[in-house]
Amino acid sequence: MVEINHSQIEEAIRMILEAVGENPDREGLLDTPKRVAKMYEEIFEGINLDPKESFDLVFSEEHEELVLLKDISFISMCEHHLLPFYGKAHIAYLPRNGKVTGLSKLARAIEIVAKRPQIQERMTSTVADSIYEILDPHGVMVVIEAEHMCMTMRGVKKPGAKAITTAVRGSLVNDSYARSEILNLIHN
Ligand SMILES: Nc1nc2c(ncn2[C@@H]2O[C@H](COP(=O)(O)OP(=O)(O)OP(=O)(O)O)[C@@H](O)[C@H]2O)c(=O)[nH]1
Ligand SMILES: [Zn+2]
Repeated sequence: MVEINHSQIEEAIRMILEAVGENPDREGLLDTPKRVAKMYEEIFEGINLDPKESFDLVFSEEHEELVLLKDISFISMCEHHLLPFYGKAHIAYLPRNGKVTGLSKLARAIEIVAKRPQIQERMTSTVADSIYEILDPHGVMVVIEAEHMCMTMRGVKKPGAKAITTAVRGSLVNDSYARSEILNLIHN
């Protein structure tokens, strides 16, 4: 794992605190730069990880019908404002050639990709592409629903507005019947 530069973050946070008119040397803020550096290490740990490496466990199982893991909660960071966007991810795939992965590995891929500054669209397609490449399934569909703090606590201020993004690969691209079945299962 690539180390993040703690002292650079600490210096930057001190500067931000000064720039907003705070005194970084007052008691309550003294340890804040350190805490923020530690926090960034945690919430951005996916920057240097590859979600494809989550699929280190692949079973050989002759099941070529739908596998859906739904309601995988996640919190990511919007790359425009560095504010969280959070919600649920759903992953559906149709295995091929006996390549079925552990269910938790799907959730691990979401965790890795979530821990990056990004936009929701990229998060959705990165997860779909990783699964499509590693498991080589007939098809894959990733649906992500999220609320963006940059649209609720500032700017347009619309709490409750949800962004829904999908990424579809393989046979599901031309199979609207299977896609609606997946969406029904997600939302029933
Ligand atoms: N497509 C997409 N847009 C996002 C995402 N997260 C944040 N945004 C948008 O990124 C845009 C950045 O717009 P800018 O005009 O550069 O920034 P801004 O002046 O702060 O924009 P406002 O939020 O409208 O005040 C905003 O419209 C955000 O809603 C995302 O995951 N996907
Ligand atoms: Zn934003």
